[in-house]
Amino acid sequence: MALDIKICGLSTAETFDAALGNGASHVGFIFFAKSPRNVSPALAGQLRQSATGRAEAVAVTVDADDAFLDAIVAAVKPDMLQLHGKEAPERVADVKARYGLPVMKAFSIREAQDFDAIVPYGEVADRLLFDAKPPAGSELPGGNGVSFDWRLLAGLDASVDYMLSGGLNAANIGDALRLANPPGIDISSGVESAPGVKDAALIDNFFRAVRAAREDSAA
Ligand SMILES: O=C(O)c1ccccc1N[C@@H]1O[C@H](COP(=O)(O)O)[C@@H](O)[C@H]1O
Repeated sequence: MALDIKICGLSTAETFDAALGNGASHVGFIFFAKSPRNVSPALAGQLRQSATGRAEAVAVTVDADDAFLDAIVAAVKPDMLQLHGKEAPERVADVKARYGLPVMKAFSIREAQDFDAIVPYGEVADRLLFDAKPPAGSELPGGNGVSFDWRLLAGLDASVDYMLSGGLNAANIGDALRLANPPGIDISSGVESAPGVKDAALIDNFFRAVRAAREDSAA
């Protein structure tokens, strides 16, 4: 089975190239002022050019209004919007209609009941993203480097198209793939040397770990 791999929170040409060179299927930009990964639409628009035809450029926003989304879409021309806030199903539908772009809706997971929240999004979101609940006091809804119990994903209907995120890194991705067998994975802080500082060597290392895990499971 193909595995989509999204490297999120990119902000430099070197690490963007590392993600593309390793075969990332998705590259993500964060548009959230409180994040150490926050980028301007102009910078993301420049960086994303080298992704054209190679990877999907994803714009990550948190309860953004239309004016901000208009600016992002105009400058970045993303292939997908990731809504990582408390956007209601109606808002997801409005965003899809306004931009004609696929939307990936994020959900915070700690226990099995948290998956109940996805039901009203079944008709509107193109893809779902499962992240851990932020730790107490965090100002970030994502990018916290925290995992949830991946075994919870085993109870999910196999038709649900999603990406697994939250606290993934080179050391734990083998377990995550074995336990959840997700169609896609999404990593941010696990390939950083400091908050918001992506590291090309850590990106290489992560892809090596993914390849090794997949070779092991195919053997
Ligand atoms: O990364 C951020 O700073 C961020 C800010 C606001 C919303 C989402 C954000 N990141 C998303 O968080 C997950 C995974 O993060 P991590 O690997 O645990 O650090 C991923 O979906 C990012 O898109």
